[in-house]
Amino acid sequence: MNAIAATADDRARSASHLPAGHPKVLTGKVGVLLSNLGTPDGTDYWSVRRYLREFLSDPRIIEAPRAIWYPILHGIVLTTRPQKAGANYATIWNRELDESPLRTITRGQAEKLAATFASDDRIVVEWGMRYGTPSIRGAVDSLIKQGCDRILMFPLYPQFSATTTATANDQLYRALMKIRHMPTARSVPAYYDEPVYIDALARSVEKHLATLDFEPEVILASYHGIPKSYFEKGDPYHCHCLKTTRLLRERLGLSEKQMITTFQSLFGKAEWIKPYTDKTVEQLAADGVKRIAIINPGFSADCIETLEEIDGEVREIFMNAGGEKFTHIPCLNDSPEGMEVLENLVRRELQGWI
Ligand SMILES: C=CC1=C(C)c2cc3[nH]c(cc4nc(cc5[nH]c(cc1n2)c(C)c5CCC(=O)O)C(CCC(=O)O)=C4C)c(C)c3C=C
Ligand SMILES: [Fe+2]
Ligand SMILES: [Fe+2]
Repeated sequence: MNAIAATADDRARSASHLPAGHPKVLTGKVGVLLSNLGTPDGTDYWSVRRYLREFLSDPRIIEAPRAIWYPILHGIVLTTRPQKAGANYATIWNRELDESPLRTITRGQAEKLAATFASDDRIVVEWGMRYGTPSIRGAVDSLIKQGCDRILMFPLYPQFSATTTATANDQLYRALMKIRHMPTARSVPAYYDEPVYIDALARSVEKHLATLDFEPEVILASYHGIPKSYFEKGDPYHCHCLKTTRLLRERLGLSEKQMITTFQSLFGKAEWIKPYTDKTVEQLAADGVKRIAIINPGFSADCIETLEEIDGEVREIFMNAGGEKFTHIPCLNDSPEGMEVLENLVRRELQGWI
């Protein structure tokens, strides 16, 4: 082979001792793909609209028949919501990197996980969002280009829901549908009751409470809601959330009154799983509770729903209703506790491959 004229493909073939003319083969690496929900590229109308359009067109998110939903989505939701949501995103935007916190934190998680596995050149870590950019498809393409013939998909949702975990896995397989030499895929299961996760949450609560000049009377474990009809049709999310709270409460030695489960981030007019976080904090204040803390165990990264909705809107509701002290406990993010959870689950799921 003429070394000067050698192409990248030639080099890949010769590296794996393949004869000339043989197509390039994958080189036996394993890809780990961290995936979260996704977020707009900017706070302007068109960036938010593009993101919401992709998100709210997913039938895993809105199950209503398309003939009914699309006129509402295009006629009402996408003409009004982007302005309001964009203004909310602007209050939490990472101005240094000009991106939303969810993207900054997910990148941080991927970089720290890659650093953990840096000494093993068989493992490649990528990250991709279910909606918007960087995409799952882009991450899959990159893993394949780097020689991965196995992919471990990690949907970053502790509690399973068809609206999050399942659609992330759908998107992985959609990306793989186009690949002739399709890598083998595995997916990290929901980890709502894993001791490493419960312990990380508990330590994050203890660490945060130690920084305060008050002791909360009640800690709310507030999870993103889902429509009640999805729960009734068999989505296990509600049960997973209740179990996470129970295990966390037991680990912290709290009573059922001291730690309660609530659901936030309602969308649309249908009934969602209850109790609602905003109504609960209002009621707590009306009942004379003065000091509360909120933790969001269902979010692996802080985002608009935790930073703007909980630490902004819900805080205001509680204080306006007579509350005196409010604190939001940060998500595990890329903290040492959070990374311990991700590393532990990835190592377990890589067994047999590495
Ligand atoms: C029917 C609508 C929605 C369902 C069902 C839903 C489920 C769901 N979502 C998360 C996690 C996140 N959601 C986020 C934002 C967000 N969620 C919805 C709607 C539904 N979510 C909307 C319209 C939005 C966008 C913001 C807004 O317009 O209000 C995010 C944050 C993204 C960010 O950019 O920061 C996360 C994370 C879970 C876990 C879940 C069900 C279990
Ligand atoms: Fe959501
Ligand atoms: Fe349940």
